[in-house]
Amino acid sequence: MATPYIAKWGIIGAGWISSMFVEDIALARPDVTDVAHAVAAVGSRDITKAQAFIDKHIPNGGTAQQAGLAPPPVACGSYQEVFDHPDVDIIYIGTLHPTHYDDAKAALAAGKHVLVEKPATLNAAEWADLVRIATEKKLFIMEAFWTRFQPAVQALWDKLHKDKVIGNVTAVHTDFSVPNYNVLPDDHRIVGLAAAGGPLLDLGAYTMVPARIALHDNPDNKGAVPTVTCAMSKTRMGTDLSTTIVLDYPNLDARACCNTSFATRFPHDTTATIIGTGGQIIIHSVLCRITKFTIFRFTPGKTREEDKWDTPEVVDIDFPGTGLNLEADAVARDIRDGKLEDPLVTHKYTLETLDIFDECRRQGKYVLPEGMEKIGRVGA
Ligand SMILES: NC(=O)C1=CN([C@@H]2O[C@H](COP(=O)(O)OP(=O)(O)OC[C@H]3O[C@@H](n4cnc5c(N)ncnc54)[C@H](OP(=O)(O)O)[C@@H]3O)[C@@H](O)[C@H]2O)C=CC1
Ligand SMILES: O=C1OC[C@@H](O)[C@H](O)[C@H]1O
Repeated sequence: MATPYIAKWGIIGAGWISSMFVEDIALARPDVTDVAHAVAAVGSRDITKAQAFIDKHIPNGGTAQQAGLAPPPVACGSYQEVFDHPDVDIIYIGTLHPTHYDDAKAALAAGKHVLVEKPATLNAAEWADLVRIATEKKLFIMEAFWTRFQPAVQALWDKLHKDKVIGNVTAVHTDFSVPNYNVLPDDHRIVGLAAAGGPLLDLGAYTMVPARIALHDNPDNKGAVPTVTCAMSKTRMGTDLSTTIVLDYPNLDARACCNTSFATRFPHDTTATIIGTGGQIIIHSVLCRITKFTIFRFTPGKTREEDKWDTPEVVDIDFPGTGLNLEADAVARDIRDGKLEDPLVTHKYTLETLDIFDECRRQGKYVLPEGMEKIGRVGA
């Protein structure tokens, strides 16, 4: 068997999502033979935390280390040590939203490729600057938007646009809400202003996935950006509490209504509805990890009221682990192939997401503390 390409990761921020990421890239998957993953270094502001993270989450390293193809992970007491580590090719940034821009910039300055957690940056201008730097330095950069790599998401695109199972899409309704407010402490990163909290920046991109697949990336949309209308309510900390993003696609005469809130829970078993001229699709899974949807076709010749919709088609495609390994595999292949951006989560994909967030924050008057955004200040 040919030797796999080995992605040599440096992890910064020994927190929750970093632990999910390393556990996923340590998971044995016999079907993946072309790439393997090594966690070369883990960096924390506290070296004992970095070592404890390794011991707990990746005692045997990533798949490449388990196969004896790379040395074991090392613990570092600063992020800069990870950026400078000679065995590291790509930095995974698992720090809080407000430092994504600075951390990514420092990684690029050290000549490393970058995979940065969502939201990639606090605003579109910061992201455009990172893309400029990466492009100049011929380095890869991508937002860690793992949902886009899930097989059911690709299947959804195929059903909608190749097979046209529900005809022309006319509307999308989505919800990703978690009752975090008054449950987590006010200064928690999820809700607090110091970490640019609130559901828009935390969950907003997920709520837009069905809209992006059904409308934005619909070939008939011809790449047009939607008009954005936002309704936002606030927490006592000044972050958003509930945000509804309405996206209108004039080329399709279609609208998406994407809701996210920390005041309530998303509806059980229906997280998104995609409505077309010939039927409807219901997505059942939480919108960050999409595995299951049902297609209901209208019966030709029957009215909506007469139609029993009794032949639904269920698409159910699960995958091992959380699924962060799917994005890690894609990144490894991209870097192996000399690409500077991923074909699914492109630089433009992230820029368009951040443009929408910026517009929502302007309309909702969600202003971040002075100095937090390193370039520009949205809504000020
Ligand atoms: N893709 C996905 O599904 C998910 C993505 N995320 C994204 O990942 C990022 C991190 O979220 P999460 O892992 O939940 O957060 P955590 O609080 O668990 O971890 C964040 C890490 O950031 C580092 N850090 C650096 N400066 C600070 C600071 N001043 N205060 C606190 N921590 C600091 C810490 O690492 P150390 O102490 O080791 O230096 C900490 O462990 C967020 O931007 C979030 O949007 C989060 C969850 C899921
Ligand atoms: O990205 C995320 O996905 C899962 C959520 O629970 C978490 O808050 C968020 O950061």
